[in-house]
Amino acid sequence: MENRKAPSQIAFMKMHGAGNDFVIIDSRGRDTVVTAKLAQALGDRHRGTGFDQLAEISDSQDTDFTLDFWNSDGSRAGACGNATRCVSDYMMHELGSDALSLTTQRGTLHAKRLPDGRVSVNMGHPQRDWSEIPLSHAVDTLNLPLPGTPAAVGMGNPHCVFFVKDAEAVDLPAEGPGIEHHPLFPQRTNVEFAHLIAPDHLRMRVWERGAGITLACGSGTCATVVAAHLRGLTGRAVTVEADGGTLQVDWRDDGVWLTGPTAHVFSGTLTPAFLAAL
Ligand SMILES: N[C@@H](CCC[C@H](N)C(=O)O)C(=O)O
Repeated sequence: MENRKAPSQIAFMKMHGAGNDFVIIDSRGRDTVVTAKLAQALGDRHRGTGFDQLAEISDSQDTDFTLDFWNSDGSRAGACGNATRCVSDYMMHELGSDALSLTTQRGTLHAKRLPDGRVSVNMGHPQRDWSEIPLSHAVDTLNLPLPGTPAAVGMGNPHCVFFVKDAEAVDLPAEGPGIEHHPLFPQRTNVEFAHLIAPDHLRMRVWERGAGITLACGSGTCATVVAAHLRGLTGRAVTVEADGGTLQVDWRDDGVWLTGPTAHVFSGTLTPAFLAAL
């Protein structure tokens, strides 16, 4: 796949959900085109389009479409809540429907549009066992043996959640990389810092695996609410203030629902010159 020759032009869309920004390539009806090299080149905010994640839509036999994710460093991600919401919004418009299902590395996910225009996705059940997150060895996942005693939660991707006095005071570039690459996380981890505003309201900031500081992170927001509820800090339905906007999480019996805004910013075409230089 990495050696496959890319087509000479590729159309894309730029979308964001609460400032978490994405480039989306629709490969339905043809071979997939995204490689780690393309993701890295396109993810460059000076020489490419820039994005937090690149998402590729492809055909699915069982659901409305398949969705795969890459971070801006070229690594793959098993889940991306905000990109799932953005692409679902686009696809629901195309299908003329207010609900759909999609296939991701995690399995089948369900999304729907609310009457106020926001889009919700069921991100599935949280992974709480150390081997599923994954961690390098068996530990209490709700109280990790690390300074600050964070919690680890999997949402199809790994998250390490710190509850702090003031999330806004956290120096993300100083704190994030060391946790992202800590040996306890064999596949690296996303890192969230949150403080309690009220039992149904959190402030959260994030350092994403493979992308660094982002303005929001859907799966990270879900992981943070799961950890907050299990720690007895919040209920199961929580509003979360990210740097780029407000997201809602509702941990129900059928999974963790993530709700928030989506925006289509522009569409474009990658030039033959850009693609030839890969
Ligand atoms: N922004 C995302 C999460 C993206 C993937 C993450 N960086 C990873 O590598 O797991 C979201 O909205 O969930």
